[in-house]
Amino acid sequence: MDYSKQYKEKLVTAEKAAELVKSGDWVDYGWCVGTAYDFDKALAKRVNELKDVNLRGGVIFWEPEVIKADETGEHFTWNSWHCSGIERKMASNKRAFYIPLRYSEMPRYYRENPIPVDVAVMQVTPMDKHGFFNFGPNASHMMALIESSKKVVVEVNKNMPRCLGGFESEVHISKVDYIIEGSNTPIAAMKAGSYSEVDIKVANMIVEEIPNGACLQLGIGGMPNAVGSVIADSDLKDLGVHTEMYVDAFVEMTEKGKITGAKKNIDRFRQTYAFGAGTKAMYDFMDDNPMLMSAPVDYTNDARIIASLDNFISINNAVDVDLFGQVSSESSGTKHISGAGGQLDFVLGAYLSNGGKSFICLSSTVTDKEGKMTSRIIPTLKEGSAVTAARPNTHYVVTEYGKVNLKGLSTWQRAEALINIAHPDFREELIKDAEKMKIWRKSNK
Ligand SMILES: CC(=O)SCCNC(=O)CCNC(=O)[C@H](O)C(C)(C)COP(=O)(O)OP(=O)(O)OC[C@H]1O[C@@H](n2cnc3c(N)ncnc32)[C@H](O)[C@@H]1OP(=O)(O)O
Ligand SMILES: CCCC(=O)O
Repeated sequence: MDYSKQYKEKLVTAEKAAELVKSGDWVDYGWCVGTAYDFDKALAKRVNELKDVNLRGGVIFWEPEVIKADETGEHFTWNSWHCSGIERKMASNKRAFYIPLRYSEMPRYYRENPIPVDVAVMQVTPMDKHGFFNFGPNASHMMALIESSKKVVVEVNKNMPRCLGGFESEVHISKVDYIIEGSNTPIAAMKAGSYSEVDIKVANMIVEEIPNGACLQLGIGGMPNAVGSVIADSDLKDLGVHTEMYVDAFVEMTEKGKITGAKKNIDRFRQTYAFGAGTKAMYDFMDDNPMLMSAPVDYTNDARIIASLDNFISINNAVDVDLFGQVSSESSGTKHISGAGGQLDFVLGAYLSNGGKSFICLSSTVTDKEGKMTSRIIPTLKEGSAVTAARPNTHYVVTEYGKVNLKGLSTWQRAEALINIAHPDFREELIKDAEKMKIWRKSNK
C-alpha cells in the first residue's frame, strides 16, 4: 500500500500543529531524547494567547522554549516523570513539578486511570514504506500515550536512530493526526563518562558478585555506567542485557565481547531496553541493530519479566541510605533531585530471579558547592526525603569501603554493617546516633 497520499494530507507546519493546543490543555512532549523541538518553539510563540497549559515529559536535555517564554508562570507548567539536571533546576524555581511514579506502571496511568492528554507530540524517524514512524530509543510509554491522547502529532527527525523492537516501538500513520517535518536537530547526546577512583572501587566489588551468563540492568547516573566499564574489562562472559535505560557502557561491553545474550531465558541474543540516552556513537550503534530490542516500559520493568531471567543483576545509584537500610534515590529532604524511575521495579524483580541480586551503590560521601563533605550513610533519612526502596527491599549496599547484604539482618546488624561501609571520618558519629536510636549493639565478632 502507498501511504504517500495520507502523508501529504497530514503534513503541516509546526505552527499549524501547535494551534491544536487550547488553554487548560494537557500536552505530552514525548520522552527524553524524543522530546519535540519544533513543536515546542511554535507553541512558545503562542505564550500570550494561552493560559494554564500543562506540559508533561521527562529526562529532558534542554529547557522547553514554552517555559523560557513564559515569564509569569501563568501560561505553561512543566510536569516531569523524572527530572534531569535541567528539570531539577526548573523544579527549584517552581517552573517544574515531579509526578511520583513506579516507572513500570506509567503506561497504565495513561491507559486505565486515565490521566488527561489532549495533545501528544514526539520526535520520530521518517516514515518507512509500510507507513510506520519509529520512536527511536524511546519506546518507553509512547504507545500508551498515543492510545490515550485526543490528538497525536509526530515530528520527523532524520537523525533519529531506527530502534528495532519486539512491539510498541513504532506508530502507524493511521494513528497520527498531524506530521511535522522538523528541522533535523541532532539527537541530544551526553558526553562519554569519566570515572573516579571511588566509582572504580565500587565497580570492582560488584563485579566479584556477577557470574558468567548473568543478565544486567544498569541504572541512571555516573556510577552504574562505571560498573559497566569495569565489566567490559573483566573476564566475565556470555552476559545478557535487560534494562530500562540503554547507556554507552552496554556498547563498550558488547564491543569487548562480554555480551552474547545466549543465556537469557527470554529474548535470547537481544539486548532489551525501554529508552536510551548516551553519546552519538551509542545512537549509531543502536540504529537498525537487530541485536537490540526496544520495548515498552511495562515489559522491561515488569518484576515478573525481570524475575524470569536467571542471575539477574541490578545496579542502581542512590542519594542517601539510612542505618535501617532505607534507600532514598530521588530527593534530599524536600529538595527534589530526580525521581524513583524504575529503581524499585528492578530491586524487586532482581531479588525474585533465580540467583538474582540487586546492588544500591553510592560514594560514601558527597561534597556540596561550599566544599563541605557529608556522609551519604545517615542515621535516618532527612525529613521530607522520599523512600525509593523500603528497608525490606534493600539487598546489597556498596560504597568504596565495602559491600553489605542487608537481607535477614536485624536493625542492630544493619546499623553495624552500614557503619562499617561509611566513610571512616563519620563512623564514630554514626555509632553515637545509632546508640541514641537504641539500634546499636556491637557484635562480638
Ligand atoms: C534507569 C534504569 O535502568 S532503572 C532504575 C534507575 N533509576 C533510579 O535509580 C532512579 C533514582 N536514581 C537517580 O535518579 C540517580 O541515580 C541519582 C540521582 C541517585 C544519581 O544520579 P547522578 O547523575 O550520578 O547524580 P549526581 O551525583 O550528579 O547528583 C545529582 C544531584 O544530586 C545532588 N546530590 C546527590 N547526592 C546528594 C546527597 N546525599 N545530599 C544532597 N544532594 C545530593 C548532587 O549534588 C547533584 O545536584 P546538582 O545537580 O544540583 O549539583
Ligand atoms: C524514569 C527514567 C529514569 C530512571 O529510571 O531512573
